[in-house]
Amino acid sequence: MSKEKKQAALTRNDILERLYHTVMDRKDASPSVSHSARLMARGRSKIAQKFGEEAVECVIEAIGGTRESLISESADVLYHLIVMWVDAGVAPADVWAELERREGTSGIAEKASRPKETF
Ligand SMILES: N=c1c2ncn([C@@H]3O[C@H](COP(=O)(O)OP(=O)(O)OP(=O)(O)O)[C@@H](O)[C@H]3O)c2ncn1[C@@H]1O[C@H](COP(=O)(O)O)[C@@H](O)[C@H]1O
Repeated sequence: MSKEKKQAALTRNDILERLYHTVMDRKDASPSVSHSARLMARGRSKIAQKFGEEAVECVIEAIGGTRESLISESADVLYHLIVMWVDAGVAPADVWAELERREGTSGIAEKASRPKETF
């Protein structure tokens, strides 16, 4: 990847970092004024359920919706994923590090290297 493309990619990631810090700040906010605080007050299972619902809505739009509706649902998925990360103590850097660890390893090659399952 060129230096310019890499810089552009880092800038795009910024919005996720900013959203993460906003949601972190909402941990101590009142559920009456913050949707993130309200979700976190309802517990991990509810947050995970909401994430699952948003993911399913994203799938539905990917199959039968418009490009715009897929973009909108994708934003919902990312917001709810970040609320789940904050609640579970996962920082974006933890996920970026895992993606970096996988960088350059083809999914096909990785799958082929797994030990064969024996039943
Ligand atoms: N990106 C988002 C974002 N995307 C979606 N949503 C909200 O997510 C909610 C989803 O609505 P649903 O009816 O599906 O969910 P729900 O109200 O929990 O419904 P039930 O589970 O009770 O049925 C709506 O209220 C949306 O407005 C978001 N709320 C907040 N953010 C970001 O988070 C920041 C902090 O928000 P607050 O925590 O509200 O201050 C904001 O400044 C935004 O940047």
